[in-house]
Amino acid sequence: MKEIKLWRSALSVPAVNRRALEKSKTLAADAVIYDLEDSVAEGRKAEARENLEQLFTHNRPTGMTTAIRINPLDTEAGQEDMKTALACQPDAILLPKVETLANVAAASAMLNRNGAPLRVRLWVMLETPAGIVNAAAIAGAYSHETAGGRLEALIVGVNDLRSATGVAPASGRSYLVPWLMQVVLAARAYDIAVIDGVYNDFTDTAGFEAECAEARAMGFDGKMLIHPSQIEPANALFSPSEAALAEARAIVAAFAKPEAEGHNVIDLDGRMVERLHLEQAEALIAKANHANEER
Ligand SMILES: CC(C)(COP(=O)(O)OP(=O)(O)OC[C@H]1O[C@@H](n2cnc3c(N)ncnc32)[C@H](O)[C@@H]1OP(=O)(O)O)[C@@H](O)C(=O)NCCC(=O)NCCSC(=O)C[C@H](O)C(=O)O
Ligand SMILES: [Mg+2]
Repeated sequence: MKEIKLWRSALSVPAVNRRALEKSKTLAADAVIYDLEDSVAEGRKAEARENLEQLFTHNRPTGMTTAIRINPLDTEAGQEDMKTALACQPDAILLPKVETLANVAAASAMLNRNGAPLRVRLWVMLETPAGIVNAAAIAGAYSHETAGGRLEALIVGVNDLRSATGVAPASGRSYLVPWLMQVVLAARAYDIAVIDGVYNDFTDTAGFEAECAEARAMGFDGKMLIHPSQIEPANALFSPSEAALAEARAIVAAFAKPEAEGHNVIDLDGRMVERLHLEQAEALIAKANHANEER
């Protein structure tokens, strides 16, 4: 059976900010992404790498999934970051601005060449027009062990995507939705996780919650976050709701009745319910149980 993993909240922490690094270990995010890329100024990359090596060597975060976002591997900074990531051995390495299969191949080859245990996964950020166009090819090529893949999650980079395409923030997300859905579809086609991009205004709780609800309805597993205050609402909004759980339990109970035996389709209070709904209901209940165990 596939391991159940929670992806509701993935907090980005600038690796240059020591106070935030310390704080990150105490937070209830499902995942923490230690960032060496855009949140770290050019002149402070070495300091940020050193901070991460100290953190992972002496005070390794536990109880959450850890990832390190490196700079693009075709830059000197990216090459140096990869050495740091290999030394730290997080659960995953996050590749920014992935556009082609070759971008992922380069990282995958470095992991193998450096003898890192296969447990180090790759996550990729899709945040350029080419990255979105190639989402399915990238997910298909690298998601399965048989394809030499360790790709575990896709994350959308909405800020870069807006910048590269000219879609203005004032238009909300309506023009982005077709591209976001392409990423969701690619992830679902190859059974990997998919995380929505950041919400920049971390003081606007209502706006953040609305975007989480929208992302969840679109099929995302969770959201990339920038501030600790976004963790609790993200965890709540990407967890199964009480109403959804009640519905799931009703479906399981209905199929457990003797009269449902041998039937793929039943009538539940005037609605058709199929066995695929039973599978969905069981998965939802398992996810909710897992989230409760993690508390
Ligand atoms: C956005 C911030 C710069 C705001 O910082 P600040 O004004 O210091 O926040 P607060 O004073 O409200 O902080 C309160 C305490 O919380 C800690 N804190 C703040 N942010 C984080 C964090 N991300 N992780 C851990 N801890 C955090 C502060 O240290 C305070 O602690 P204490 O004093 O002990 O109480 C800041 O939040 C920030 O830097 N956020 C992350 C920025 C980031 O990572 N950016 C890169 C990711 S965005 C991205 O990837 C976009 C994507 O690529 C795309 O294209 O879309
Ligand atoms: Mg970006």
